Amino acid sequence: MNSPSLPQPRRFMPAGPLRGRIRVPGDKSISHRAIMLGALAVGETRVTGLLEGEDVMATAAALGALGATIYKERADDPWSIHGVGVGALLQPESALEMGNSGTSTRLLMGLIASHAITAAFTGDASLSKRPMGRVIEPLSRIGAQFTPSPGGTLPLMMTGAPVPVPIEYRLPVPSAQVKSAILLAGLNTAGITTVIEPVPTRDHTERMLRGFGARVEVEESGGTRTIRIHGEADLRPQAIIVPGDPSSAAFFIVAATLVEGSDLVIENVGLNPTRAGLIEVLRQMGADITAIEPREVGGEPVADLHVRHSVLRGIEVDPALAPSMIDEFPILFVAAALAQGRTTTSGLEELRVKESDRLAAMATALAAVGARVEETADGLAIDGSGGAPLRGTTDGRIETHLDHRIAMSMAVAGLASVDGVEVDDVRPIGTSFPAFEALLEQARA
Ligand SMILES: O=C(O)C1=C[C@@H](OP(=O)(O)O)[C@@H](O)[C@H](O)C1
Ligand SMILES: C=C(OP(=O)(O)O)C(=O)O
Repeated sequence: MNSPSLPQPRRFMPAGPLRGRIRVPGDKSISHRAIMLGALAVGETRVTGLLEGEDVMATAAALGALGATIYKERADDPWSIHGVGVGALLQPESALEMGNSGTSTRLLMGLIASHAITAAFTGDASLSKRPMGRVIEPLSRIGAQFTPSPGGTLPLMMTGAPVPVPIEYRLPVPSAQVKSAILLAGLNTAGITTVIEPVPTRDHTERMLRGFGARVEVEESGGTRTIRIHGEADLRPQAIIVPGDPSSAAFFIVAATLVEGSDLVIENVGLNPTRAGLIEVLRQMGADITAIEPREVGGEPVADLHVRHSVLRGIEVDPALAPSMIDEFPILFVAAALAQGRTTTSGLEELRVKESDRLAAMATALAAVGARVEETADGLAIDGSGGAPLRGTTDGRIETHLDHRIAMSMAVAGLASVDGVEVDDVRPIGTSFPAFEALLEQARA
């Protein structure tokens, strides 16, 4: 999080139903990738609907420092990216400041791993605690060299391999960031780089690499995906349209489900199956969500979502769905706190290494507003209120730990509370969803 100001506490009060039509900003994962691939394609890539959140702007600034030209003339224009070509990234003159963004850091480490340049990465207090060993390990096999801080964290220095070696790597954790880092390193590596994914994760990198003209083959067998990229690719500049971010839409889907009388349409939401797990889980719980006019935008499935208030039932969430909703668990926990009966989740160890430990942060936050929560090693079990509003915060504030998704989830909890919920800092929301509060006002008007 880059904002230099002091923490900005905010109380989110219960109010009327969410109604009308809203549009959430562009997908964060796709926006990062559009800038990165645009920066490697010679010529002009134009990106419409790019998310202008701090995380994506950190990626843009870094690629500017690595030689690409990234700008837009007027507020409503698409972004223009003039790329340098695969293999032609320049040595940056100063440290690459990654702010709060794990995706920027890990994917850029992949890009730099196969360029013979040296770069330093720094991040905020949250990012500086997150594990980088998971990318350092495979990228070292390619030939890159790393000097991380103790524990394998930021700040770190790295030097890319002058002659990168193609590897075959089986992912030890289901992580689209690790997969993408290796595939991006493979772009400038002679031969075929292979990633084996025992558990499928979001596939935006594969889709977009193909869109830019790289040769990428994907084989599926018994749930395992093998992805091969042919190196020393020549990328062709593209016109990209970024669909709305399902991870941002999630807060409004749950808010409209929880607040009585709500009837909301969220337009243009990305529904890539590797991202759509929350909608499936909410439907299993009894939510009323209809996809209208399913279509394809920029090589990704998209629809408008019509969401009406409904009473939810607790369920046991299938851990196999976790990768397809990995960022949506904080808001699912809020939904579970208002459902009838018990919701259990498991297999969520990865939530402990996001912007915060999201299991611990949400267990503490929900308990503070009167929900009944048990924390286990790999999930939460929540006994819902059956629709009765949560108490809210009566003294003290919810600690958000520099985590935008904790802040937005607890803001939604405030809408479904008696006294409102006060969060300690709304600044981190700017990393992924700067318009969140304005859209909430719009939907409640
Ligand atoms: O590749 C991506 O764009 C992302 C992958 C996920 O992280 P992991 O790969 O660490 O699971 C997700 O949590 C993050 O918000 C974005
Ligand atoms: C985990 C997230 O992002 P990142 O890893 O890019 O910081 C997120 O947006 O929830």
